Formats: sequence, C-alpha cells, structure tokens
Amino acid sequence: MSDKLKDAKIIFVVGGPGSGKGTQCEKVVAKYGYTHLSSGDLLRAEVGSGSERGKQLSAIMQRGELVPLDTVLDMIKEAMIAKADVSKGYLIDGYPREVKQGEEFEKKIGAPSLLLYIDAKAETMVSRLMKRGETSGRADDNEETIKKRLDLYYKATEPVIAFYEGRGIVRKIDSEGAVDVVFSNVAKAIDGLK
Ligand SMILES: Nc1ncnc2c1ncn2[C@H]1C[C@H](O)[C@@H](COP(=O)(O)OP(=O)(O)OP(=O)(O)O)O1
Ligand SMILES: Nc1nc2c(ncn2[C@@H]2O[C@H](COP(=O)(O)OP(=O)(O)O)[C@@H](O)[C@H]2O)c(=O)[nH]1
Ligand SMILES: [Mg+2]
Repeated sequence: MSDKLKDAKIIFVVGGPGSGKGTQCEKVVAKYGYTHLSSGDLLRAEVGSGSERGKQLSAIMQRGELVPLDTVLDMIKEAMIAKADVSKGYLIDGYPREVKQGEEFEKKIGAPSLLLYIDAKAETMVSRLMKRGETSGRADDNEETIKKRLDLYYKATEPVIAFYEGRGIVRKIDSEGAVDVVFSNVAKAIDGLK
C-alpha cells in the first residue's frame, strides 16, 4: 500500500459503457468535492499527448479492448498521489474492469469503501453511445466497437460486481431514469458511508 494514500476514501464507479458513470461522477464532484479519475479519460489524455505509449494505447482502445493492467493502474496511482493533499476522496471511474484489476489496486493503493454499480439495459447503453458518438469525437463510439465493449463488459467487468458484493460494499443504482433522479440515489449511497 502507498503511504500517502493510506487513509484515502475510495469509491469505485462501475457500469457498462454509456451507463452514465461520467455524468454521475461530475455531479458527485460538484456536491461532495471528491476527485474524479476516469481511467478512460486518463488513457485518452495519454493518446492525445502523441507519445509512443499513446499510439499503442490508441490502437487497443479503438478495437474496444482493455489496455494492459499495469499501464492503467500506474496512471491512476500517479493521478491519486498528485491530489493526495487536497482530496476528500476519490471516484475511480471505469476501473476495475476485471477482478484482477481490483486485486492489484488493493495491493498497490488501498481498499474501496463503496462500489457504485451504475446499471442500465444494453439497449439503453447502445442508444446513448450512438447519440454521444454524434458529437464526442471518440474513435470507439461507433456501432462495431460499442458491441465489443458491451460484450467485454458482461464477460470481464460484471464479475467485479459479484466479487465486491461478497464484501457488502456494492450499491446498485438504476440509471434508466433522468440524470437527477439517478443522482439522488447516488447521493443516498454516498451519504450512507461511514
Ligand atoms: N481499467 C481499464 N483497464 C483497461 N483498459 C481500460 C480501462 N479503462 C479504460 N480502458 C480502455 C479500454 C476502453 O475501451 C477505453 C475507453 O474507456 P472508457 O472511457 O472507460 O470507456 P467505456 O467503454 O466505459 O465508455 P464510457 O466512457 O462510455 O464509460 O479505454
Ligand atoms: N437519459 C439519460 N441519459 C443519460 C443519463 N446518464 C447519462 N446519459 C447520457 O448517456 C451518455 C453516456 O453517458 P456517460 O456519462 O458518458 O457514460 P459513461 O460511458 O458510463 O461514462 C451521455 O451522452 C449522457 O448524456 C441518464 O441518467 N439519463
Ligand atoms: Mg465515461
């Protein structure tokens, strides 16, 4: 475990692509002042930097696959440490994507106190992503890659939820409704902490 992050409050935000993780995290930041770290955003920033590593990541992400665990965990840890002195807590959005990622995070950083499971139907996620794709400029917001991301979500990421359910820290949030209704349930889950 890292000393600087030893007592950090950590919330994992897990859900399928397009379920609304980013939307809800923004609202949590506004209300609670938590630090929002999206693994996807961190990776896209690396791609945007034009570095050699970014080029390799870009190809993987365009295919809708997962990038190597060490890469994403190092990036998250670095970003957490950079905020350690000012952060009230961390929202880790888009991570863990597979059980192994959760285990490695706990070895190198610490344990989460809550997992927000943002849940929407597959057809809802697809239609939101197709709509987002009209303006997002994201190379992975297209029909073919969306399908792959969804498949991978059900195969690799859903087991993460079962893994943490055993610890009693999962709060399932129905995200089919309007953003503010979803957020009121997110807020209840966070208010229930400690
Ligand atoms: N924890 C991770 N492990 C491995 N690869 C990751 C991880 N997080 C993101 N990636 C890579 C693979 C993803 O397809 C890509 C985009 O991630 P992300 O922005 O979280 O997309 P997503 O499919 O969850 O859509 P959204 O932003 O719509 O939630 O980056
Ligand atoms: N109707 C509706 N749309 C939403 C909701 N949450 C997110 N969206 C839209 O769905 C798309 C994906 O949301 P985003 O937050 O990027 O999801 P993420 O992929 O899980 O990070 C965006 O275009 C949002 O505007 C919601 O609760 N209701
Ligand atoms: Mg997102």
